[in-house]
Amino acid sequence: MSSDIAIKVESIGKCYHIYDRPRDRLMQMILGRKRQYFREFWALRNVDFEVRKGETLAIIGKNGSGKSTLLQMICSILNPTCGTIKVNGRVAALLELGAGFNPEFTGRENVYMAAALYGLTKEDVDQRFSAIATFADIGEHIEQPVKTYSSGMYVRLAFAVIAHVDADILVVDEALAVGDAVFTQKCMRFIRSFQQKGTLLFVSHDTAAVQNLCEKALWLANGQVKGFGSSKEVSEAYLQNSLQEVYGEQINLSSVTKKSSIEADAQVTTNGREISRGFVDYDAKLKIVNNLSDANGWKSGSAEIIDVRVSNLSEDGREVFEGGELIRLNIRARAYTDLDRPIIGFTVKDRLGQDLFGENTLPFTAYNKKSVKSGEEFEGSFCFQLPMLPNGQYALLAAVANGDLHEHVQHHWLHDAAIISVSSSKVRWGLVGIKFESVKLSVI
Ligand SMILES: Nc1ncnc2c1ncn2[C@@H]1O[C@H](COP(=O)(O)OP(=O)(O)OP(=O)(O)O)[C@@H](O)[C@H]1O
Repeated sequence: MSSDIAIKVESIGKCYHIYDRPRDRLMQMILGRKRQYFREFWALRNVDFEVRKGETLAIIGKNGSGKSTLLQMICSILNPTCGTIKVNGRVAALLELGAGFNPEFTGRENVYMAAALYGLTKEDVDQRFSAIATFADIGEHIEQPVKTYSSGMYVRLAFAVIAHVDADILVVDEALAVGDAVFTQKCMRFIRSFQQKGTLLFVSHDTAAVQNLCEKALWLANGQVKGFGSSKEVSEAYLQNSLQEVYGEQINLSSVTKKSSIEADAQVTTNGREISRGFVDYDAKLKIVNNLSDANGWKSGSAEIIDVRVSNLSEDGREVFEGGELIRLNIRARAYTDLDRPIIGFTVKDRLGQDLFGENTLPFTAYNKKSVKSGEEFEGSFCFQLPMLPNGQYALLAAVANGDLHEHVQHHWLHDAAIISVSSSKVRWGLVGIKFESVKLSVI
């Protein structure tokens, strides 16, 4: 295996034998050579992929799709039925199934045992123990048997261990969700700093987190690879598929796939001119360009977004705006069937797919319900103060749905209905900026 590959998975499969009745298992043991008493169930089949050193790969898929099975095989907890997995480096894992702590032993004893499994000597752990205990932050409980721990305390200790074993490859699944917000933030900080040097496998159902954290994604469905590639594209396809499953056969979401706009590597086309990312030939801060003709997404055929327009309140036709300026965003749609509770909404996302802000018409129409007939056009109009954003590109997701808060169908969903390019911004860190009245340094 080439030295820059961290994990190489080739044609792996995992087959379980399912016995319908307990006695079948016994019969199999006794008469197994003559007859088969079980059914085969392939939890994973024909899975192939590789992860380069330093890459971050998300593994997504619905419950039972094979994610844990795959991770357990990468961590050598399970053996594949067929195929091979090669791993280059020390793997540390925080899996839902637990860190393998012995419930009868104290937290301290378990730290020593778990770290030893990762190849650390007692002296190594002596040196790191106080850092591990500080990270876990479970106080005196570290001297208590692990069986007395809450699930959050258990995860805190497990994560503290894997954060201190000099792993080359970190595997983290939804177990993290058990921790409270403060601890999750601490883990995320660790994961982000780990990403600078190590390889990360991250399992999540949260597609925004996946896009935020991972460059690539592997989508498993019924134990097989349904998608592998950029986390943005794979998680968007997964999201569409998940919605389609919720909607069933009555609504058919077809893909709207155009050339990628926000991810276009070097160039952005605006009004026929080409401008390089990071340098634009105008002075203003935010340029918002309609991208409807190139937008990706899906539609059911019952309604369609036909226009996305941004203007300042004096409607002077500008495309370029200042952070903090009041603007109006109009999203116009056409119905192809009668819609009794139409909703129009938008979200602005950064290039990692992270939601920055957004709104929809639903809360504002609760006491003034509108309906539209097939063939009619309708429009959502949002007047708001533009935030200040760091330099870069942002996508405005526009969507039209029908229903209410609890039950609605997304009829047209465009990930990048408009592209916002920000240049010469003074925002240097954070996701959004605010206008400072004044900043001073005084010597008192
Ligand atoms: N020991 C086992 N015997 C039989 N079937 C099993 C066994 N372990 C897992 N499975 C089955 O394998 C499939 C994949 O399970 P797995 O736990 O890998 O899914 P998952 O994607 O991690 O699900 P989740 O998101 O719910 O954690 C499931 O259908 C599960 O029922």
